[in-house]
Amino acid sequence: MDAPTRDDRHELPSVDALLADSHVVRIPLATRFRGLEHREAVLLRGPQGWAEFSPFVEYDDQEAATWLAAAIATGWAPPSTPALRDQIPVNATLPAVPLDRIPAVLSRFGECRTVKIKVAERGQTLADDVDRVRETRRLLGPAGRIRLDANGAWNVDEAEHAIRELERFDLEYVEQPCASVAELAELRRRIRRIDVPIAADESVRKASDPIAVARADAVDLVVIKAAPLGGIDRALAIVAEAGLPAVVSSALDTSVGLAMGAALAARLPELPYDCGLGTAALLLSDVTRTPLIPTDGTIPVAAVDIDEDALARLAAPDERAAWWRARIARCRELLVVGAT
Ligand SMILES: O=C(O)CCC(=O)c1ccccc1C(=O)O
Ligand SMILES: [Mg+2]
Repeated sequence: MDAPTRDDRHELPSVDALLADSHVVRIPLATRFRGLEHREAVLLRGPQGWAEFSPFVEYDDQEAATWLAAAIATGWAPPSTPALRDQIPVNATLPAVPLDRIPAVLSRFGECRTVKIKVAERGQTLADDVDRVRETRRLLGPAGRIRLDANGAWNVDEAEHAIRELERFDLEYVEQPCASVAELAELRRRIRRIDVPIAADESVRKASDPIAVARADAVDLVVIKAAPLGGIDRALAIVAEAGLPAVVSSALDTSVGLAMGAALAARLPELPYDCGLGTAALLLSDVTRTPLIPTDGTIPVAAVDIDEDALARLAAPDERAAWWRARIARCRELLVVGAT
């Protein structure tokens, strides 16, 4: 008999197993988001159910491989801890749209008490952000909660200036105002006297060390996403280690990816904020007849029933499907290397 060598390859489904029941879809968006008009995703059916693989197309294989680990964890292994809740309160997500489109975009989310507004969009000015936040506050009323997301686009001076301008609209928090941990820490020191919490998103999900931002005491809370963090168990471990309040958010997933986010949110010991998992409302179509569009400000924690007709109707063009399958094969190889 061979020496008992450990080969992590055996713990991962083969490429053939991953692709055996896989469907590449291309879903039109209701409104441009991150410069995108369509969202591409791969739905994979494993022994434990459906999983989603949808790293953004510009991500390199190393980054995308973590998303594949999350899909494998969902479709090929049972959840390792029980859910603590069966409904997740969610926010509406408002892209940097012109003022006259705000009511139509928000109406897609139903009755959400919390709105996350994208700010610092390339090609726009702080005046555009002020107008968008003011108009949202007017529509939402004083009891609504407004949080902002700058996706790291401001430097420290710009962030400080913008937050001082925008805080009069009563901000729940500002997500990733600056790109680096050092900038976030400096900003937080400068705005200590105004009561606007700072959240980390990219500094968690794109960092080689997702805890560094918490360790540096650079933020008040963390945004966590199941797919870029490698799945539910890894995301739960990161939150526990960070020791900060967490908001679970989507990556503009189909309802299958959102269900993974809801399953993560259901397992957090505390859920003090509404989660960014309402984004099915930004898709013009979905892979299920019961999309996780918020009703009364929540989404349910449950597996999603796939609509085979929708998979066929939304099927990506052949050359895109081939590109995604090749990407899965490359990422699968990186997981083997990365696991040793
Ligand atoms: O958090 C939300 O409200 C929705 C999700 C979201 O904003 C998002 C979706 C796709 C890619 C990046 C982001 C982001 O939070 O920066
Ligand atoms: Mg963000």
